[in-house]
Amino acid sequence: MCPHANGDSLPVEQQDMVPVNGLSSRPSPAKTNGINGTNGVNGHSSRSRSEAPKNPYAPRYADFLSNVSNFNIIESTLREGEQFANAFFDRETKIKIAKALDAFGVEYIELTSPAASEQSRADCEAICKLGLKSKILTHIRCHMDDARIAVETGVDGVDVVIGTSSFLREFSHGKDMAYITKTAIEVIEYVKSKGIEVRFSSEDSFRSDLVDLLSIYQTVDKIGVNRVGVADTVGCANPRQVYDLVRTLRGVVSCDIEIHLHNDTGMAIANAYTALEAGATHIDTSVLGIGERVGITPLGGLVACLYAANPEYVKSKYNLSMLREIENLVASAVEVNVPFNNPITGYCAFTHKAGIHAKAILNNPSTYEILKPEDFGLTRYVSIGHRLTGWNAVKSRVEQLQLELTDEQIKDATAKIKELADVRPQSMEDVDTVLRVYHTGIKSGELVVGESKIFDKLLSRHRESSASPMGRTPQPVDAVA
Ligand SMILES: CC(=O)SCCNC(=O)CCNC(=O)[C@H](O)C(C)(C)COP(=O)(O)OP(=O)(O)OC[C@H]1O[C@@H](n2cnc3c(N)ncnc32)[C@H](O)[C@@H]1OP(=O)(O)O
Ligand SMILES: O=C(O)CCC(=O)C(=O)O
Ligand SMILES: [Zn+2]
Repeated sequence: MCPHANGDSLPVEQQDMVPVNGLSSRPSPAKTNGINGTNGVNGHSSRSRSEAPKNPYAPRYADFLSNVSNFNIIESTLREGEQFANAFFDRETKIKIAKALDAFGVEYIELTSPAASEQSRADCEAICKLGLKSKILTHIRCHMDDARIAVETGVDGVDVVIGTSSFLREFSHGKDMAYITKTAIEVIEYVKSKGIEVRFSSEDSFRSDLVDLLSIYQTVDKIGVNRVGVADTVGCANPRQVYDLVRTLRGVVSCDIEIHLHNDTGMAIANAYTALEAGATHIDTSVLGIGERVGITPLGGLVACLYAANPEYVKSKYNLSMLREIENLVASAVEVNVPFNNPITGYCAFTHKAGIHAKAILNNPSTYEILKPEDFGLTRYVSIGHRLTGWNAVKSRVEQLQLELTDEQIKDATAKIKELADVRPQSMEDVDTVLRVYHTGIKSGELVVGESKIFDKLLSRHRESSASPMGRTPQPVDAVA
């Protein structure tokens, strides 16, 4: 497995961070110093939070079509995600993922077609028997052979798909719109006759003819399909195109509208949000976005985006503190790292570094955070031991260490930390040493503000006296700063 796939280990250069909200679900460098969870600064935050202005990202009342606060997730890690180049899920792994997604609270879990292989069929049956709260769907071609196999598995619904773009009509299945429509009607009526949900989707919708699309959607809507699906199969759509198509479709069908968005141009989350604004009701996701090529709308990123719009709604629907566990589970199963900049769970997602940010964050986390880490069972960090630090961040550490220093003295100590950090990043332990030595020097009267040379002397005396009898690892002379 990749070294950071479980998100627990931190690169050395991050080892100068201090948690500032007292939560400690992520092992932090500060923990190894025995001070993790000390909290001299979060008193500001809870008070200021309640005084924060109204959420400017909340959906506008005028958006009567918007489902930003009324949507369902169709979680397709076990279908689209299995199409990720690295994916191989054995039954045990599929069950673990399905159970985790169910506990998280996704409304639907979509599984690979049972027509794909005997194991896929048997796994589908096994997952249907788990008795999960999430509805179980499987995903098939628009073909009676696939439909017959699918309805026997015990699924709650079948997602039917067929390409409607000229590319796919010519180079994939070779069928014209008349044939597609006729087969779609046959398959939908058959699945419906089994008393389970059925969805019809046009693959490659954004490169399909609009009249063809609306016409087939209207036809399937009339015969009682539960949902129609719009798919940006190649990830070519931009938010305006998504809005326009979904908005138009909303005026044409009365059934639910699902959207499936590939991320080839990095638009998948924005497009999903826009689709909801235009009236889509169901969004396809996969954990970490895994799927064909670079995959689809990631579950975590979508949750981050929708939480920003309506935190209370998203919190009430999903068990958000499970997100990290689910991502780690899937990352490990497909042998990838959780990206460092992943929304919510990336290892620096809640780490604040620059002095200007640190000061404001310590006063009120809303200044530079749109997501509250504690709502995801995570911890906020302020990174201190670097050249971009400021005295306010250092002061928070001084308070945590319960050292008595004036602001002037803290500014003086900060100058020293910056000087040292100009040579190399300082770990939390390094910062603490500087602060403790500075404090001792001031209290003993050996040190006064601005006496940089004396401070250097105190620091090296401290280092010599705290070295073990065996001595520290010898440094080559030319490496000593
Ligand atoms: C955009 C998407 O992600 S759609 C979902 C993709 N999912 C999958 O492909 C599931 C995994 N797939 C498989 O296991 C296999 O491809 C199977 C079992 C579905 C089909 O396997 P095979 O019969 O060997 O066909 P193969 O994969 O080579 O080609 C696909 C066949 O389905 C046809 N087809 C493709 N899309 C569709 C569709 N949406 N509806 C109906 N038929 C389709 C093609 O014309 C081709 O038919 P052919 O056998 O007459 O040439
Ligand atoms: O069934 C769908 O809506 C989408 C199928 C798919 O994976 C795609 O078109 O990329
Ligand atoms: Zn897809």
